[in-house]
Amino acid sequence: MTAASTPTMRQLVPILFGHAAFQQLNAACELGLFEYLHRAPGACAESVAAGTGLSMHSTRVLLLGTTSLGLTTKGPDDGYRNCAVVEEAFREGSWQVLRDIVEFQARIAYLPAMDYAESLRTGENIGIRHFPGDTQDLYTRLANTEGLEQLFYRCMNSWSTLSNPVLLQGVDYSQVRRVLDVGGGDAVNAIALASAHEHLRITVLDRPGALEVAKEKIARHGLADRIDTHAADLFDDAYPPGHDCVLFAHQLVIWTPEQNKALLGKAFDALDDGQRVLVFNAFSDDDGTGPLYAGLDSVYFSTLPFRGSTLYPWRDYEEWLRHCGFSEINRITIDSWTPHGVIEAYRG
Ligand SMILES: C[S@@+](CC[C@H](N)C(=O)[O-])C[C@H]1O[C@@H](n2cnc3c(N)ncnc32)[C@H](O)[C@@H]1O
Repeated sequence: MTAASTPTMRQLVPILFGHAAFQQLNAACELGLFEYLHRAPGACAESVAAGTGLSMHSTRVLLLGTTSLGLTTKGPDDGYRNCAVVEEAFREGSWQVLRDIVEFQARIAYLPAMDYAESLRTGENIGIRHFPGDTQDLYTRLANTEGLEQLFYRCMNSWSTLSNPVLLQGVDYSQVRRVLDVGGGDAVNAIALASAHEHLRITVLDRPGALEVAKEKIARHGLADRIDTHAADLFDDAYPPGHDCVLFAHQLVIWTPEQNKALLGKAFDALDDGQRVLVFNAFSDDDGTGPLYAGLDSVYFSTLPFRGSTLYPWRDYEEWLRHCGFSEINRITIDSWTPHGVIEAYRG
């Protein structure tokens, strides 16, 4: 459906140098180029050098890279400007979200991506070797490196903030009272849901390390009376009772089909008839041809979170949900550049 046309040799260039394209973007972020050009649009190369503290040589190399990629433009007056998308992010206040996402790719996803072929060959998330520890999933290793948990949740928060409008606006919550947010992380979606839908109460279930970050954020948003936390293992421990909606946000992309069926089965058991499960994450197309976002993000999922993590197609979730006894299964999407969506399904 979304398969790219066969590339010419010229079109192979950004693929061949994909690592370099990313590093141009990353360096421009790290070195403050975009912030500088936002403050001083139309600055000449000499001013950019003074503004970023780089030598003229380095400035020219960086501006060549970012301009050839279209991240910056050079006008007839030799002045440089940010591209429209970057300026729009500054204008609408989402620049920090983009910065965090670039940092996530640079500091978490990038080195492990080198292990992609080996991960495919072995069926194991080989890239996890870049994070100390002897557990098999990324999340339990985060606490072993000073500052990594904070970095991960700051960046994960930005991924969710970027993609959760479909969860906030696409779902009808009028019949929902209490949401159980399984693997809710730093409560990014719980806080957004509670803010957007004032009648909702939410419980964030996660590991104790994640909940430390969550509690602090919930308090900062003044939502401690409507958002609870519950430390538990999402596979091994019982789900706390009294919820009429179970949410898996960016959760079922981590685990194998067998584990996902087990988790959806637990959700089914925790709900009464007529109550609902929500699955929110990025999806790949049913025909396995795209979208490009899913095809490329698969490198992260294959190398890092867990053995077998991936952006499954919509139809896989539907099959698991039917297998667990759910019915009235709906796909919910909104117009967005990321392939995020929600599947909702009802018990009974
Ligand atoms: C990809 S993050 C998603 C966080 C959040 N739902 C979001 O959308 O931003 C996955 C979350 O699942 C949690 N998690 C992973 N394995 C878990 C387990 N066995 N028990 C409880 N939580 C777990 C992690 O701590 C992490 O917060």
